[in-house]
Amino acid sequence: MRPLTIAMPKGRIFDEAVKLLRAAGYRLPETFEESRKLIIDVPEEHLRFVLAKPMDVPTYVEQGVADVGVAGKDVMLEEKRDVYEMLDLKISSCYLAVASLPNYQKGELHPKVASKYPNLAIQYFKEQGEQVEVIKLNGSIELAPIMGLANRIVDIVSTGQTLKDNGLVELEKIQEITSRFIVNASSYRLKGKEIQRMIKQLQAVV
Ligand SMILES: Nc1ncnc2c1ncn2[C@@H]1O[C@H](COP(=O)(O)OP(=O)(O)OP(=O)(O)O)[C@@H](O)[C@H]1O
Ligand SMILES: O=P(O)(O)OC[C@H]1O[C@H](OP(=O)(O)OP(=O)(O)O)[C@H](O)[C@@H]1O
Repeated sequence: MRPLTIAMPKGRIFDEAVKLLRAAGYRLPETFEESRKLIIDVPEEHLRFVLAKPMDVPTYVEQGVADVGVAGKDVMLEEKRDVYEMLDLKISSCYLAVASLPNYQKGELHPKVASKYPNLAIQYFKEQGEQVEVIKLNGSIELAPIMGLANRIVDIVSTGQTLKDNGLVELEKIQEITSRFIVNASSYRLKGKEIQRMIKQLQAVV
């Protein structure tokens, strides 16, 4: 049988997720975190790791080219992929918030919000009864209000340092975020034993 394929986000979640898998009893090579390879096989554990952009992990899992994956709740809410969300791994904890310059006053004629999460932002403001134009950015979101691209942003806050260093203030908290263990529906049927074992072992250490 093919190894169990895990889609892992590159970047900050990766190290924490690897640490968790090790704590759960999976023996992963010492050089694991240093490689630039995008596919890493660990035959001893019958595992294959696929390193994708964080936002793309649910796509790999939904399409079944990866059996399981690790994705932030922010990504799950933005992408709305058809996957099973099986476990809160409680890593990479942060929250989504609306922020602006301190002098922001509600009620502008054409409200503009910059975000890496356009779907999520539109849905959030709709729920608040506000129609906004969302300007999709790919990073450095905090630049937008300073540069006058948008009056507000929807972005991740963790320590609050980035907001502070850029003179922005938090207006509303939207949602707490942690990383989730996600599973492809067919894989769950076909490789249920292996996947359930992984979930059980992870559950014991989260
Ligand atoms: N400052 C933070 N502190 C803790 N967790 C965070 C923080 N920023 C993002 N995260 C979580 O980590 C995930 C991955 O974030 P990361 O910054 O590594 O990737 P990214 O910036 O979205 O990706 P890329 O820039 O490669 O497209 C996010 O989806 C979120 O769940
Ligand atoms: O509250 P803090 O601890 O300062 O963390 C929040 C920052 O971290 C993330 O950015 P990231 O480092 O991923 O950079 P990006 O601008 O490329 O998204 C997020 O988009 C914030 O900018």
